[in-house]
Amino acid sequence: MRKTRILLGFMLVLVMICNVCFAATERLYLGSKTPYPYEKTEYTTPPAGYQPAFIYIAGRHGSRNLSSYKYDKAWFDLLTEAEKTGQITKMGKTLKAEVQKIIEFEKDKYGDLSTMGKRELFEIGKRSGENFKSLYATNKPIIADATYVTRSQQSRDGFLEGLKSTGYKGEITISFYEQGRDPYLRPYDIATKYLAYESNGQWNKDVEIFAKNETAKAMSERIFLQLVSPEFLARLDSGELKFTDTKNKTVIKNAATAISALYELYVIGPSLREDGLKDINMKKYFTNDELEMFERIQVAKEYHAQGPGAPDSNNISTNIMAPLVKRMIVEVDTALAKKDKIGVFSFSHAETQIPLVCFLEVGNSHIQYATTEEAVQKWNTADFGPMAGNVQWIVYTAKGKEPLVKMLLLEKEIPFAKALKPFQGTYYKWADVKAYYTKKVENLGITTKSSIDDNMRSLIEKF
Ligand SMILES: O=P(O)(O)O[C@H]1[C@H](OP(=O)(O)O)[C@@H](OP(=O)(O)O)[C@H](O)[C@@H](O)[C@H]1OP(=O)(O)O
Repeated sequence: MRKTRILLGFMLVLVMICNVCFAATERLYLGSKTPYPYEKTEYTTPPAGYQPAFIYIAGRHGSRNLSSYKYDKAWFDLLTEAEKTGQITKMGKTLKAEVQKIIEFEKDKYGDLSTMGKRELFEIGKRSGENFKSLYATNKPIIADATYVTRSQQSRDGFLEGLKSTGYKGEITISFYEQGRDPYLRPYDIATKYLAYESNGQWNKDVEIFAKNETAKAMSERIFLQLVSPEFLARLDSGELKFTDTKNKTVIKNAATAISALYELYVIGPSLREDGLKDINMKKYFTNDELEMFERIQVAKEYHAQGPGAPDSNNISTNIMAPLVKRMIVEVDTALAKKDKIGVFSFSHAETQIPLVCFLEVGNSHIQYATTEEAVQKWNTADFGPMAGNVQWIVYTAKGKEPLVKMLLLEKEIPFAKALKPFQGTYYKWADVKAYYTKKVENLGITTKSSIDDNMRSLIEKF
């Protein structure tokens, strides 16, 4: 009897440990809304005699609130209509109350950093200060900029607060680019050919077909019929009903778009778990297979619109990063020559971070796949452009020797493009890195001597 009790006790402890482990590594299928997945990492030692001399960080803003009154509005209007006509279920009423709570919480917060997002950026700045102490101890000047969108400026400022908390006292030049005049951090607002591709490219039809696969359709209806009656579903699918955002753009027009919008309300939840909404979790409306499917539908759009896209897309989504990469090259070269500043830190959006990672050929980010189905199996926005995602170039110098550079993705050391051979470990000759990416940008007509106005004009006329 005693032996049985000990065995049962041991098995209970084992189950509890497994649950904790599973919970810690449970996949949440959050795609581009994945909160910053920082994992502590040990950096390799630079070659003898080398010290950090300059840092360029290009990053996305931190975890945020819903970007606008869009998905919550559409679902609240849908459930209000269903309730009015007696076509809402008990679970639909639960969801309606949850959506109402989200709307009340999000008032005046749409688009801004969440508490988690502010913490993410503060910690990235603090770790930069701690990891490169000898560089920041020089207290030489730095530049920090952002886009015209508040969350990117909030991220810039959070990063700087974290850096200053480690003792950095140098001169900081803060700025942001005006809307429509930002070829570096928001080239996708300016690039004419890209804008046409993004709105009307063939990929839109490919993704729509992918999103309407039989499995996704069945999943959408299963989830939807938890919340409203079959009569309501029939009304929606007949085209009688449409639910829009505040700009009257249709958000929900059938079961598939309804569940994609519900997925968007699910994925923003983890970014808000340090705010008042932590008790709302839309995961209960989905199975894991369904979450994986709707993550893949979101990733399919991002793969084509921000990532490498199809082989016949001619890299139109990532080529628009040429002006930013040109700026990165020029800023490093200038800092090496003038020794006038030790850092440039730029904060923007997923639409910048993802194509930048692809343009730099980080890992397999730039690989193009023949079909959308294959792409979403092998490429995921969460790997390259989570909330607060960042690419860092750390430049090292040594007396009488040529400068070296290493690259970090999400603060982890990663190789440069496969065509480049390292000098040692993850350290590359700056001359090799500069030559490789200069060739890429100049082949696109963006010379390292071009000005920001030249780049604006190039994006309008050629990209
Ligand atoms: O579908 P939402 O509103 O979330 O899309 C956002 C973009 O978020 P993302 O889908 O890229 O995660 C947002 O990018 P972010 O990096 O700033 O979060 C973008 O700025 C915002 O305009 C929305 O993009 P949309 O294409 O205009 O819907």
